[in-house]
Amino acid sequence: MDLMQLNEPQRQAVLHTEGALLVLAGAGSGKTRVITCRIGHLLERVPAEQIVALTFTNKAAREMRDRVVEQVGRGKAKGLTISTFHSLGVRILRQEIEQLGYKKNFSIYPTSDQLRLVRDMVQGRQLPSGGNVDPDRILWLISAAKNELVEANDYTANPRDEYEVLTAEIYPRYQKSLKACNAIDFDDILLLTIRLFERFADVLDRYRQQFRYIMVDEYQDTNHVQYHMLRLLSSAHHNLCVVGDDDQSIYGWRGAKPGNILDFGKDFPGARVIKLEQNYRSTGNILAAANALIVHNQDRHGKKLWTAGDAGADVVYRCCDDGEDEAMAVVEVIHRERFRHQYQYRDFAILYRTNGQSRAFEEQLRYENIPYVLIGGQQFFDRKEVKDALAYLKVMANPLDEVNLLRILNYPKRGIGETTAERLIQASVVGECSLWDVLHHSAGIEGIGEKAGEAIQNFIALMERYQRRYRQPGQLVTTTQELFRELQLEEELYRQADDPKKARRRVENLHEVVNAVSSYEEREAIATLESFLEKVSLLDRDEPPRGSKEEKLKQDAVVLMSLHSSKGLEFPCVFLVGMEEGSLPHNKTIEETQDVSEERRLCYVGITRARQQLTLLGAARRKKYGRLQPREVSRFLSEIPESLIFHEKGDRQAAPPEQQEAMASDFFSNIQDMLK
Ligand SMILES: Nc1ncnc2c1ncn2[C@@H]1O[C@H](COP(=O)(O)OP(=O)(O)OP(=O)(O)O)[C@@H](O)[C@H]1O
Ligand SMILES: [Mg+2]
Repeated sequence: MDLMQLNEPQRQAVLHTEGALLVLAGAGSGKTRVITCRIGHLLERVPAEQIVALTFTNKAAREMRDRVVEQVGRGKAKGLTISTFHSLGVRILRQEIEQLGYKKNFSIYPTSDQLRLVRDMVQGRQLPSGGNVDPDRILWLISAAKNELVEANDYTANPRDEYEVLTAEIYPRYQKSLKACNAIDFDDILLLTIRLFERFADVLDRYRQQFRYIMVDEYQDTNHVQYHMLRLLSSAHHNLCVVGDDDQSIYGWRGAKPGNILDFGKDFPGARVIKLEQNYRSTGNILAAANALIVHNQDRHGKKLWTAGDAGADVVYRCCDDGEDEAMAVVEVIHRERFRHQYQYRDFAILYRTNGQSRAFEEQLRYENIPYVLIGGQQFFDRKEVKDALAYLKVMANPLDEVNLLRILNYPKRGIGETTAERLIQASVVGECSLWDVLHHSAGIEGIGEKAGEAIQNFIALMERYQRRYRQPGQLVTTTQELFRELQLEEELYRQADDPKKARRRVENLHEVVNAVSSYEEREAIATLESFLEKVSLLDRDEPPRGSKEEKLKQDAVVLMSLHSSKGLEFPCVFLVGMEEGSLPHNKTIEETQDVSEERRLCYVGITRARQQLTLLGAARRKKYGRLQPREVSRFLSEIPESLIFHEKGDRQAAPPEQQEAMASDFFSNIQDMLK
C-alpha cells in the first residue's frame, strides 16, 4: 500500500484501524480516498472477508471497488464487501430470513407493487372528512414508521390525523399481505436485518465476528435505521470508521440530519476525530465560492478548505432570457470548451434541483447531436412493458408473489378474464392458501368454465416448464428469449400500441430486458434467476440497466442529473442551472419551512463537484403553464462575493472560424455514429 499518495491527516486516518474513527471534512478533501486506501492497508493485515465498506449508491460502491482493485489487484480484492446498506441487508436476509418466517426466495417489492397492495385495501374507501384515500400517503407514513423502527403492531396514530388513523389500520394488513406473498418492501430490508440481530444473538454474533472492520462513506446521510445497524454490527469490536461532511447533508427529508455526524463522538466515546482541510479537487476560485456560500449556514461544524492549486478560471454567472436560452447557452459553452481545452463530452455535467428541469437541455443537446446521458427520469424498470416481462421472471422465482402473478395471469390475453380471476382470489381467501395453489386445483372451483379451466392448466404447464429450465445452469438468456418468444410478447406490444413508433420503442425496451439478463449472465460466475432479480430490485433509483444502450452511451456523453444524484462525484466542467428563487432554493422549502439551509447545502454540493470550471446559470423569465413569468436571481448567488464571479453576457457571439469548422466536423461524425 502506497501511503505516499496521502497527506499527513489522511495517513493517520488510514493507519488508525482499531477503534472508532470519524473523518470530518469538506468536499473534495479526499475522504473517499481515505476509505479506499484504508481498505488497501487493511488487506495487508487481515483477510478480505473481515472488511466491509458501505456507501449509499451502487454506483459509488462500484467506483470504490474499482479504485481498490486498481491499488491491490483483482485477486486480493476478492472477498471484500463493498456495497450499499441495502445490498448487505439482503445478503444477510438471504441466509437468515427463515428464522423470521419468510422463505429464502423472497421477493423485494418495488413501489408500484407496494402501491397495488395498499390500493386494493383502500379501494372505495372515503376519508372521514370526505374525499378519496390517497394510497401513496399511507405508504409514505408506513415507510416513515419503518425508518424509525416502528413495526405494524407498535404503530400509534395521532387520533386527530385521519391518515395516521387509517395507517394504523392498514399497516398490519399490508404487512400480512406482504408475508403471504413471501415478499418484503425496500424499508423491510434494513428493518428485518435489525430485528434478526436483536432477536437472535447467535446471528448477530456471527456477523460481528465476520465483519471486523467497517467503513462508511457519506456518513452525514445515514438515517436512524442505518445508524442502528452500524451500532449493532460494530458493538463488539468498535472498529467503525465513518467519513462525511455535515455541510453535505442533503437527505433531511429521509431522516438524516446534519447533527447526526456531529453526535458520533457521543455515540462512540473515545472515538478519534480527524479533520482534512486540503482540497484536491477544485480550483481556488471554485473553492472560494463554495466556502463563501456555506458560511451563511448556522450550526455548522465550521471548517475551512484550502487548495495548493491555482485560482483557475473565474466562476461564471450567466443570466439568460428564458429556459430555452439557458439551454442554448449551456450547449454553446460545451462546444467552445471542448474545442479550447480538448475536453470530452463526459467531462461536462449539467446539474439541476429537480428532474423536471432536464427537458430543455435534452432537447437542445439532441438538436445539436451531442451525446448525453440522463440520470434519473422515468426509470427503465418502471415502464409497463418491462414490468410485464419481468413479472414472468419474478413468478418463476417466487410463485407466491401474488401481485406479479395477477399481472401475468391474463397477459398476453389467454382467456382468464376478470371474473375468473376474482373467483380464484376468492377461493384463495376462503381456503387460506396461495393463489398459485388455487390455480393447481382450479377444476373444482365453482363458476370457472371449461375454457377458462383449460387456459389455467396451460398457463401452469408453461410456467412449470420454464421454472425447470431456469434451474438448469448457464441457460438464463436463452431461456428468457424462448419464454418471451413463446409468449409472443413482441407481437402483443405491436397489437396494443396505437402508433408503430410507440410499439417499436416498447419492443426495444423488451430487448433491453434480454440484454440486461445477458450482460448479467456474462458477468457473474454463478448466474441465477433469483440473484438477477435481486440485482434489479436493488438498482439505484437512477441507474440504467447494465449492458443497455443508455449505459453504453455513458462512455462519452454529457451527464445530466439532479444535485442529489451528484453527491460524491466530480467533473472538470459543471453547469449549475436554474439559479433562481423558487428553483434553488426550491419553492416548497421556502413555503414550508423558510429554513433554506438544506437547499444551501445542495447548492454547495453542486459547486464542489467542479474541478476546473463552474458556470452558474439562471433565467430572467420562465414558462409556467405555458406563460412566461419573471424570475428572481437566487439568494445564493448574492452570497458569493462579486469579486469571484464573472458575469457573462447573454448575447451569444459567433464562434471563430476554426472552431466552427471543428464543430461542423463533430456534427458530421456524430451523425455517422448515429447511422451505424
Ligand atoms: N492526498 C491526495 N493527493 C492528491 N490527490 C488527492 C489526494 N486526496 C484526494 N485526492 C483527489 O482529490 C479528489 C477528491 O477526493 P475524494 O473524492 O476522495 O474527496 P471526498 O472528500 O470524498 O469528496 P466528496 O465530499 O465530494 O465526497 C479526487 O480526485 C482524489 O483522487
Ligand atoms: Mg467522497
